[in-house]
Amino acid sequence: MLETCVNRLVVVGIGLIGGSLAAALKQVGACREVIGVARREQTCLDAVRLGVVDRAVLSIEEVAGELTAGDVIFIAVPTLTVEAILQRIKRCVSPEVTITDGASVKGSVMSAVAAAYGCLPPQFVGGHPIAGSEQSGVEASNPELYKDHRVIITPTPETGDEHLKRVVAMWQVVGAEVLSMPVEEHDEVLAATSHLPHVIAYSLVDTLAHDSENENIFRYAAGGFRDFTRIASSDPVMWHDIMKANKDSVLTALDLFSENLHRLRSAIASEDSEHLLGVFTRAKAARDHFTKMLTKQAYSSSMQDQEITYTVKPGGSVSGELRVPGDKSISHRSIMLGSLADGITEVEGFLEGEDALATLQAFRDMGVVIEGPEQGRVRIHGVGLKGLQAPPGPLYVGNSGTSMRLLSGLLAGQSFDSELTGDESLSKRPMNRVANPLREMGAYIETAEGGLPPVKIKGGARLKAIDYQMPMASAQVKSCVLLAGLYAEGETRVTEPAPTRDHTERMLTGFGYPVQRAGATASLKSGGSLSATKIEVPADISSATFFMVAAAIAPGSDVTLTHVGINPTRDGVINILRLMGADITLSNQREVGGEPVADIRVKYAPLKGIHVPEDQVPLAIDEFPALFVAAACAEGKTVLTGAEELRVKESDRIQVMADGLVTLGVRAEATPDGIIIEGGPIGGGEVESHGDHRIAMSFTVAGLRATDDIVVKNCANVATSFPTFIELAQQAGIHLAVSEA
Ligand SMILES: O=C(O)C1=C[C@@H](OP(=O)(O)O)[C@@H](O)[C@H](O)C1
Ligand SMILES: C=C(OP(=O)(O)O)C(=O)O
Repeated sequence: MLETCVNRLVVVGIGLIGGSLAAALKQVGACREVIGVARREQTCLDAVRLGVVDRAVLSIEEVAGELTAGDVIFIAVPTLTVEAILQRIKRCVSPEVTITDGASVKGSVMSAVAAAYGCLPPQFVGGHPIAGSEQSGVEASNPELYKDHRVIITPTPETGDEHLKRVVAMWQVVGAEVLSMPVEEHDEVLAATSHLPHVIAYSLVDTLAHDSENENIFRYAAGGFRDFTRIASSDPVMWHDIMKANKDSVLTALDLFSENLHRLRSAIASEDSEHLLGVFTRAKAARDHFTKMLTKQAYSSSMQDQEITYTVKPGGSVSGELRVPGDKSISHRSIMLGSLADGITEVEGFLEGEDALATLQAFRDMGVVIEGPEQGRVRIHGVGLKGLQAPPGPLYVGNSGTSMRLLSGLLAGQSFDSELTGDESLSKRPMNRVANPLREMGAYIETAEGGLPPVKIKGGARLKAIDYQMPMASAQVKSCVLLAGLYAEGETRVTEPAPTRDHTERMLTGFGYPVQRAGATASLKSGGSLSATKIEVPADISSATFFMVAAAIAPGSDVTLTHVGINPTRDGVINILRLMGADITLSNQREVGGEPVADIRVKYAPLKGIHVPEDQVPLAIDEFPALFVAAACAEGKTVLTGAEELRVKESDRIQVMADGLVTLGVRAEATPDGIIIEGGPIGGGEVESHGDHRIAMSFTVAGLRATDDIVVKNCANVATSFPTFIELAQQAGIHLAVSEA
């Protein structure tokens, strides 16, 4: 028997809500006695017969005298009856007894309490279990009803602490998650999420039922009608009461909905495909997001709640032909430039990872109609350089530095205000590197202290072109300034200290927007326009890297990665691995949509340590965590310098990799701008990825040469860049198991 959190429970109203709480508390043995109060004799008899309560009476007065501190009265009657019940409770129940309720509207209940008591007594705790169903009556009582459901409580400053604690404990013991909310907020949220859908469902069924052909309609109404109108079978009295009790909030929600429905009607009448597709694609994306959240699948903000651990059994080799997902950098840019273009841009091979999806969602939030993604296919209905609309709230870009930095440039040139926010990791990454040049261009841009996100941008600035010498080799900064340059008066020039990925320049050219290149300087003038195009996104060399390194370190391996982008500003990993002695051949080299691609075959060959040439660093910037694993498997010492940028990625990739390698028994020493790794045996152990996708995948690959299990913690973010990593790794031959908490 569980510890008793409620001495005696009195349920006033033994329907679905009251009966289920009574049955649940009885089932877990968390209370000494459960007493039911019902108006009808038959309900009392049924409740006892069904074992929902221990005994049942016809009025609260019959048991009031027995109740003392520790006892709880749960009022579970239709909302508008609550006041009458409270008047009676006030007359006969001691102030020590805890009183709570389950009504769906809290404002009217609090008014009823105040009317009955002349004040808000400490013993009353407003509550609302979000676990209704279309079923009603004592027979529908279900002891499991509240398991994994939410209960909102709405305490006020007057609420007594011990009463509050008792009510929270009571809900928790039956498996519910308890949230606290102010009364007004509760009523607004519920009006939109519960009360409005009920109005619509009742109205739809009533409308169709009045139709002269109703019989046929109901006979042929299959899944859609049934799913949509399930809640129209709910208790009419209860819902009548809710509509009256929450009138103002329901009307606000209903007005907004009516307005949108009216616009949709006009769009159907005028065959306005743009509007129809806009509403439908946005709604589908929102609903899919919501479904994923409910089933706890990764998707942007919900992702961080997941605790995913990889366990890699030692040994094995990799072989076969693999196609890794689309390039992340190119996928981001395809959405951005496709949105700014005139006409419809079709994308194939789009990376359906969290980062690129965050960019996609940001543009939907700014009014762009985007169909898909479906198996890598996306259709973007471009709005032109001046067609973006103010988003309804902050643009949340999750873990993605590329989204935040490139969008900053683009948003600086818009007429509306905007704000960019990100997850915990992104919120620690430097944004002054983009804010500073944008300010020089005349942008109004604010960051949090220390140049960290969120980034707030004021619309309507008149940007002027600058000639910017980048202090660091960063494609994100270069792209940000160039995108702002699309809106700046004059010619914007950016000079980089070393070559960085040039996808922005290539893709702008592909959209027919002239970009000049002279030595280390890229430049463009405003005043042009982008014309929609077709984009085929090659496989991401940064994702292919994990399998290239895997094959390079595991004896017996022979793997071919197909259709990989080998843009010369991204091919550092091939050059570095070759310098270390890796056996890499490229075949089938061709150009796809302005980007060079090839099939990359890697066969095992012993590696040796090298001093990584500094000119290769920006060309392999995201590949270093995996290259460090290659270095650990090489003979001799590998030294990396000039790579301080690695410290400001999703984690401090120098420190985090050094720590993990040391845990696995490898001699690795972090230096301010790089690392020194002495090749040698790799043991087993538990390493922390710090939520950094590339760290998680790198230590997974290390398992191929380990002598014991490697456990990698915190791997949910692998979905940001490589959503199919687990299956591909297993298919290739890595002994990877995944557990979720
Ligand atoms: O422009 C891009 O798409 C990227 C540029 C690089 O960042 P930096 O510009 O910070 O080096 C890289 O690390 C990131 O994964 C993607
Ligand atoms: C650094 C990376 O991405 P971003 O900066 O977009 O978060 C990465 O993918 O390794």
